[in-house]
Amino acid sequence: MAVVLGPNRYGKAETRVVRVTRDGEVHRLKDCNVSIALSGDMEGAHLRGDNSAVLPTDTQKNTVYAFARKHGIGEIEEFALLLARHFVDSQRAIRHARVEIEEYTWSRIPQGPPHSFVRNGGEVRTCLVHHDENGTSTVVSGVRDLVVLNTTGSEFHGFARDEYTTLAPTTDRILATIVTAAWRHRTPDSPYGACYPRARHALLEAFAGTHSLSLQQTLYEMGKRVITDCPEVCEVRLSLPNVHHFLVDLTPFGMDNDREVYHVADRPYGLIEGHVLDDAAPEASFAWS
Ligand SMILES: O=c1[nH]c(=O)c2[nH]c(=O)[nH]c2[nH]1
Repeated sequence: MAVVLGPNRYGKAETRVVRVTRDGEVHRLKDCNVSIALSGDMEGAHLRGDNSAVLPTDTQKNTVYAFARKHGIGEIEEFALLLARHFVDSQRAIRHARVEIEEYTWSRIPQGPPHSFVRNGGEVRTCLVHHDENGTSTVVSGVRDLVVLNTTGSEFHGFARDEYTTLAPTTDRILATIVTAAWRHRTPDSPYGACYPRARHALLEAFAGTHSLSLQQTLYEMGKRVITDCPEVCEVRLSLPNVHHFLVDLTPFGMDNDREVYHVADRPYGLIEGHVLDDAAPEASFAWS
């Protein structure tokens, strides 16, 4: 029996790149997940440990960021073609490039400033009802997986420091979160159908309209807006992951990066949680349990 190397490929999977284009006050956003797989003359690498034909996956990731900066990201098909052609044309050993891109599409938050976005699709409406033998019902409604982002209007500085603090203060960062919100109705005869879009709108409007000094401050404003706009609601609980967007250092490639190309980290993330309530709200009893 002879053992031979069969089909193989390698590459950087799931490079999350966010490209912001700033036209004055009006910002545009492209949010992509790019997976690259290259194949070609890779026998040396597999059979002898000879890496001379192996363009590192790290380089592939850098190329995604550098091309995003240099060319922008138009249609994802065009960006994928640009990358695929680049690898095949520039590396003699690469015979075939497979570039897969998922685009997460965003819409502007209605009536929000031109730097506030809500991600399309995916959000889930939720509810939780308790009813006991005494005839008491409590209803909690909510939403989860509501993804929102501000390309500016967010700062974070003046925070406590100790010997382990390395975070740089910022006066202009991307603020992105995946909203999980639940709101408790005062009575079980709430206008649930009308309340949901009103509460959702209140969350979005407060997120977009708050010049944020922290996600904690934004959380409070979001909860407060739901209570103010929905009189049938007496308490809101929010769980907001801080989806960190880090500026990519493009100086090794001779490029600046003035808040244009970001790496999106999925973990670890800050998790900001809090309750906002009408101080005259009826006792919650087991509503949330
Ligand atoms: O809005 C924020 N709140 C924090 O508590 C925090 N902590 C951190 O590292 N970044 C941020 N951002």
